[in-house]
Amino acid sequence: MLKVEGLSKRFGGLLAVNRVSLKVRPGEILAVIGPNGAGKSTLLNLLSGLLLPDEGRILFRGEEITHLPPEARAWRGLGRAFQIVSPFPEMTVRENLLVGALFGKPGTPKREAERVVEEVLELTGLAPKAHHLAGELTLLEDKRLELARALATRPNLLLLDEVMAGLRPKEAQEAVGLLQRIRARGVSILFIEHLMPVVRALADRVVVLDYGEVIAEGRYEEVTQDPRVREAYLGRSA
Ligand SMILES: Nc1ncnc2c1ncn2[C@@H]1O[C@H](COP(=O)(O)OP(=O)(O)OP(=O)(O)O)[C@@H](O)[C@H]1O
Repeated sequence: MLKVEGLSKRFGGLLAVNRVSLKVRPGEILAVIGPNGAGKSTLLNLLSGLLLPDEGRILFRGEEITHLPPEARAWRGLGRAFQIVSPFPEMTVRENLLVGALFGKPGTPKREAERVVEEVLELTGLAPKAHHLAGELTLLEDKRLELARALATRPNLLLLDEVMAGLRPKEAQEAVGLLQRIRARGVSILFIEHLMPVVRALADRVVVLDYGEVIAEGRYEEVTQDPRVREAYLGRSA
């Protein structure tokens, strides 16, 4: 689904992402974790096209997308949801999703877009709120809408940047269930997350970044036992 080879990004003298290589297989959920400043958001921005790398390549479904702008990646099936939610507040939930469904893939007929919207409303549990203004939702509903908007673009791979931030444990548990249902529909997921119970519950595989580099990769139980990972999280003096 996704293959990243030797990706690097510099900000002046700082190597924020350092020769990162990774893969996401079809139908897989991959977590990217690491201490603050490890380069996780920068990596996601490189994948979605908000930033361009200094080195390396990104292949998505066999095609090189390294230098494509974000919308061209979205059209090809790379969707993204953000930690900071930004729906159109004056539009209803349904209208917000329709925008995603119509413009996520250009040339989508209106009837097809409407069908997708109804499906996404059901899947995300937003159907009862369909006619509410997006600006009047609770934080939890806002987060669902952000996910729903990304889903309305019909992605093959969904990139998620700390979408659980600010949720209570029970709400995070519900969000985990939703992401599992999304994956059951065949959507691959790459997500950044600080909440370890969420990582354990969701991820098939975990990639650990530290100072921009991949320091470990494997199942949750494996990487959390890895001495380099423990050191990165506990601090170098520990
Ligand atoms: N636009 C930028 N200009 C300069 N430095 C940046 C920029 N964006 C990020 N950095 C730096 O790059 C490094 C990696 O940042 P990044 O936000 O990717 O880390 P992160 O793992 O997502 O951190 P966090 O978990 O705190 O969100 C940090 O040292 C950060 O200060």
